[in-house]
Amino acid sequence: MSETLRVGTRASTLATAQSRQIAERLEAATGRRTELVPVKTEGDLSRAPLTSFGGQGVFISALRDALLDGTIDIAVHSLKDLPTTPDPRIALPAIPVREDPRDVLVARDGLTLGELPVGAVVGTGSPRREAQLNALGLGVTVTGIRGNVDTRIRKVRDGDVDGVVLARAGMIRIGRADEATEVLDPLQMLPAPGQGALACECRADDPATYALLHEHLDDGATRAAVTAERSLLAHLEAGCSAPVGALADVALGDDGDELWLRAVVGAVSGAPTIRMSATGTPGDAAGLGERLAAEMLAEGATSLIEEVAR
Ligand SMILES: NCc1[nH]cc(CCC(=O)O)c1CC(=O)O
Repeated sequence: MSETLRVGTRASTLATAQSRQIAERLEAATGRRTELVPVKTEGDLSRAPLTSFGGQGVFISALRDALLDGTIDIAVHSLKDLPTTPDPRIALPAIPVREDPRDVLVARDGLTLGELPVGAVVGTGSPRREAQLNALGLGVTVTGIRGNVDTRIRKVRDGDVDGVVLARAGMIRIGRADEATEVLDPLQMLPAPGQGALACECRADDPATYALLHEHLDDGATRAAVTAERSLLAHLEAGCSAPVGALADVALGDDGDELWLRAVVGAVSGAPTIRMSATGTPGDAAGLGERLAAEMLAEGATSLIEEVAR
């Protein structure tokens, strides 16, 4: 661990904003100096649909390489972009308190989903969002778009599409949350597993940085919730571009803390979606995700996931 903590970040507005927020919290909590180090990733350089090139992990590997070659000490990722298979050389010491996990609609003229006319065009590159939008039966047409948050909002302002669906957390982090025209209820639109949470990584052989991040930034309830969501995703054998939504919450039950996990496996073909939930305990978050995945597989989730598999 060097004197100044070097925090690696992707170059986008959102990635820079969330890495800066982590760096500031670390400085405030530890008195250590931090420095932001921008790292280019394949996902930033290509404009092709994410699903066309490896999808999972394209935003992650460049930052991990920078960790491993010693260019940076800490990597900050959006947790929902993190592959569910761990890399043994990389540790995950902190999952900080989660931001709002819900998706939002940004539409022209202040419209909500229900107010969009039949035939309205909604832009998203996410099979999860596409499947859930179709399942609502509103008669809107989904068109594939990608690009960073700013680019996608601009497509609404330019009139290219009537609306886009985005993560609320991203909009909050870049200071644009008030541009959402509707916050989507998880009953209509379950977020991606891990959405709204950040992952702070360090090298597995750097115990000093591990201890610092874990002590000052890790949040147990957030870690339990996203562990259940990601365990479900892993046991469905689905990647981050699969039509899978999941959201877990820790709540106080009669016998202490309970973990409640809701999930959806959608279909881009128009086949019915599978929506289920289960409860467990924060201490067995991974087991809860595994159990719910098994129930969804028994209901036929595999064929829906394979629709969009590459
Ligand atoms: N897929 C890209 C991505 N990764 C994380 C976020 C938003 C922030 C978050 O979920 O933590 C976004 C943008 C979006 O989906 O709107």
